[in-house]
Amino acid sequence: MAYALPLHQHGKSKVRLGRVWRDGNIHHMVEWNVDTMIESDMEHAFVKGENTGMTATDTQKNTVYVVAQRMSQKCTVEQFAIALAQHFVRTYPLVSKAKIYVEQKPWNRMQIGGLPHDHGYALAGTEMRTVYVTYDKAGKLDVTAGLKELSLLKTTQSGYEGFLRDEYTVLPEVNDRIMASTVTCTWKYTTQPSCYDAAFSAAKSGLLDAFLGPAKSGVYSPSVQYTLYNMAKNLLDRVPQAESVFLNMPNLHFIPVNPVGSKFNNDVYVATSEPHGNIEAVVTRRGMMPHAKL
Ligand SMILES: O=c1[nH]c(=O)c2[nH]c(=O)[nH]c2[nH]1
Repeated sequence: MAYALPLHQHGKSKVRLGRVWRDGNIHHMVEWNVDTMIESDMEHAFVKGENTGMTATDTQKNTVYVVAQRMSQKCTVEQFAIALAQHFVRTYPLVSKAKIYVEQKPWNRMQIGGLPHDHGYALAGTEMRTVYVTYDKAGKLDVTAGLKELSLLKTTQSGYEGFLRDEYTVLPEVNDRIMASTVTCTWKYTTQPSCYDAAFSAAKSGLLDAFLGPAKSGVYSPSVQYTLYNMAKNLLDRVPQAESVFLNMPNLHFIPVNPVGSKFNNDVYVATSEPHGNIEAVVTRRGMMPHAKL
C-alpha cells in the first residue's frame, strides 16, 4: 500500500557560532544559535531509502559557518539568515524552500569608566545579586554577599600557553582567543559596610575591571586562573570590609572553525557551553578563614 507524504523536510538544529568582526582594535561580536530546515524533492529518500541529491544535515551545519565567514562586513542577524536561506535555495536545484531560525544572544558591549570597551561584552539581563545571612542566639551576624550568572566575554587579550603536554594533550597553545565565563562570586564581610549597595558596586566593578581591563586596551589574561585571582584581589582592594572571596568561573569555549574550503581568520567560532572548563578558588586576606561557598 503506498501512502502519501504531504510533508517532509530535514535540517540541523542548534548550530551555535560566534562571529567576530575586527575593525582595527574595535571588535564586534555576535553569538547565534541557528536552526536550518530545507524542503526539497527528497520523497525517494523517505519512501525508497535512496539519498541521491540530498543535502546532508552535516553539510547544512558546515554551510552555516561558511556563510557566517562570507558575511565580511558586520551584519544583522536578519541579513545573515537571508543569506543562508538564499544560499540553500540557489545552490541546490532540489531545494524548494529554506527555513532558517536564528536566536541571537544578548551580548552587549561593556562600558568601563564611561567608555565603550573595545572588545569586552556582558550578557544582558542574566545576572543576580545574592546574599546569605546567618544570625545566632549569641548575636553573631554573618553576611556573605555575592552575584551569580554574570556572563562576561572578551574577543581578545586572552591566551593559554606553557601548560603540561603529554600523550593525552592535543590542545594548541594560543596567545589570542575568546575568553568567556559566567561568573559566580561570593564575599564575606568581616565588618558590615555602611552601605551594602556601594560595597556591592565596588565589588562588581573590581571584578569587571580585572576581567576586561581598560576600555581602550583591555588587559592580557594568560589563563582563567590568573584572571580569577586578579578579580578576587581587586574586590578585596576595593571592599575593605570583605575578608574572603569565592569565585567560580566556567571557561566557556569558543572553538575556532576552519569553514569548509576556507581557513579560520579570527572570525568564526563554534560556541559551546558543554563540556566546559571549571575554575574556582577562595582568596582571603592573610590570616582570615576562607568562607564556605554557601
Ligand atoms: O585558562 C585556561 N585554564 C585552564 O586550566 C585550561 N585548560 C584548558 O584546556 N584550557 C584552559 N584555559
